[in-house]
Amino acid sequence: MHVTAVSLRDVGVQVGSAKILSDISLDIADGTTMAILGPNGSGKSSLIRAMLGIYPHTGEISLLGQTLPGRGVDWRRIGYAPQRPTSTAGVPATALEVVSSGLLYGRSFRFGAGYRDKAMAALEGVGLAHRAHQSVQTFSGGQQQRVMLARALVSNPSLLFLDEPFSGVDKTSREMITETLTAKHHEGLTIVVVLHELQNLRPLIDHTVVIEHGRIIHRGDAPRVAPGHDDPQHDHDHEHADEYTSFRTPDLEGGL
Ligand SMILES: Nc1ncnc2c1ncn2[C@@H]1O[C@H](COP(=O)(O)OP(=O)(O)OP(=O)(O)O)[C@@H](O)[C@H]1O
Repeated sequence: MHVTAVSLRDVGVQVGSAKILSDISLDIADGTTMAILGPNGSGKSSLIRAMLGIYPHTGEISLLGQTLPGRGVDWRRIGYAPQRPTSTAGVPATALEVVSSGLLYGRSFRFGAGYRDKAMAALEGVGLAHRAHQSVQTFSGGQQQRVMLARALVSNPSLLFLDEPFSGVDKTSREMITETLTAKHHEGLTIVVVLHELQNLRPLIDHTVVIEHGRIIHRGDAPRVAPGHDDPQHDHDHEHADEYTSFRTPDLEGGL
């Protein structure tokens, strides 16, 4: 059965006097991967956050057939790894504790049966089971991103939101993240991912939207990448301040 995992109709988000998203309508079919692209500050993270119901919005948002806000959404079926997980470096928690926290939901602070095995399996999936009992404060940026991906996947969700999963991530972690997402994609996971370059995820991407000034300016299939950026030897390990300079709207020519 063809199901729409995410549906937005005429969505707008205003924070204070700032209109940060306008007229957003899109559908994401179950089991597909959608990439959200756009220049720095265009509204990519805001769009993900709006889809998660973090901002009050106008228009209609539904996740897995349930309208937001509402009690109907089963948040255990939805995973989210936010941008720049290195902020977790200040949290004195082990990788196992961080990943286990992905099994807490609602107002309950109780772990269900088998939580430890689930968290270990999620860490195994990103190649970090051997560091389960170490503090995430000692992890590299890429390893922290992998921990946050494991946290997002630990409840075995059917819908996953990722915000810049390759930002500041080393080659080994990039490959591990790609491998994990590829396996999950083949298992039927719906993925919504903010990217500034398609990078390793290009083969998984079914659809793209490009955001500028809080609006969708292009939509279509995976666009061409910038010259050289599809070379496997290309170093994508940009510093955050510079990484968006590689995104240019002309990269999208011909592909959308
Ligand atoms: N809570 C907020 N209050 C006011 N303005 C906000 C808020 N959140 C986002 N914005 C503004 O909305 C715009 C879009 O921000 P957003 O973080 O979504 O962009 P982005 O495309 O994800 O950027 P980046 O690529 O730098 O992560 C920016 O101008 C930002 O300053």
